[in-house]
Amino acid sequence: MNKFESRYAQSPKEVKQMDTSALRENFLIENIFEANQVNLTLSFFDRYIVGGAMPVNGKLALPNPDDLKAAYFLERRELGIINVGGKAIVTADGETFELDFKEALYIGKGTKEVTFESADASTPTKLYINSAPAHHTYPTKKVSKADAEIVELGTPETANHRIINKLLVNSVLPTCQLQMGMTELKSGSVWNTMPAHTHDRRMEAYFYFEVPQNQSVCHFMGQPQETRHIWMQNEEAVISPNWSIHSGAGTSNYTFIWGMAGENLDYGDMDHCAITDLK
Ligand SMILES: O=C[C@H](O)[C@@H](O)CC(=O)C(=O)O
Ligand SMILES: [Zn+2]
Repeated sequence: MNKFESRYAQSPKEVKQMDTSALRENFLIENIFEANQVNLTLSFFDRYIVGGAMPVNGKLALPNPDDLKAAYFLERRELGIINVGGKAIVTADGETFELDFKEALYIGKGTKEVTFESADASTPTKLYINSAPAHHTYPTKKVSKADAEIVELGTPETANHRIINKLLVNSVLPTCQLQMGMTELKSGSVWNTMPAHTHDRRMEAYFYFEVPQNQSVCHFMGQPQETRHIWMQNEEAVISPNWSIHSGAGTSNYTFIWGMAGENLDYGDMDHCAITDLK
């Protein structure tokens, strides 16, 4: 049974009043991957969709949730996928793409039928999915690390040494508003997105994976002078409002996927927060 959940957008004023469970109910997305299901969460921040498909036995189809009130899922949307499990076979209107671990696929608006399948049921795929509204059709395209724009940031001394793989971004392929990439922390580094930033013109979602067993990531959100934290387990996602920082510190290194949408495609359009100004 596929799952679909719709969530309202929240203001800084109401988030300031939230306790732990309210923060988690509104922003944390658990249970992304369940065997033979497509689980999706629609955020009213930029109508962004976050979810996962985990086909084990046989094929799964990208559903058309009633809430979209669309003839089919991608009628007015674009889709990004990053494989965080075993090898996958994804079809888009009959065209077949094989996705290995950490490979990405962009699927353009107007694609009527999308299916997901594991190449080998004993090592099932886990396909992390993001989607944003779209008003133009750009070509469906597979993107692997070799095609990515790669940036190295941070240092071991500040425990934020990491590689940013910009996968589905406009320097690599055209998209309407979706941007996705994957950041890998080096061994010994635990901080992502520190110094932290906000970008008023784009919301963002973070999905943490490769978090070792018995380790966790503490995710930070909120306005820079009013931060909150959410403890996150492996393979969970979190919604970041456009007014919020989004940063994390793990009890080990880990990898995460960021995805965003909004008014522009300018990755560098960030307001940075001085570390010493955070509250
Ligand atoms: O707006 C950009 C996103 O927050 C991420 O790409 C940041 C990130 O991966 C990092 O600094 O580790
Ligand atoms: Zn960001």
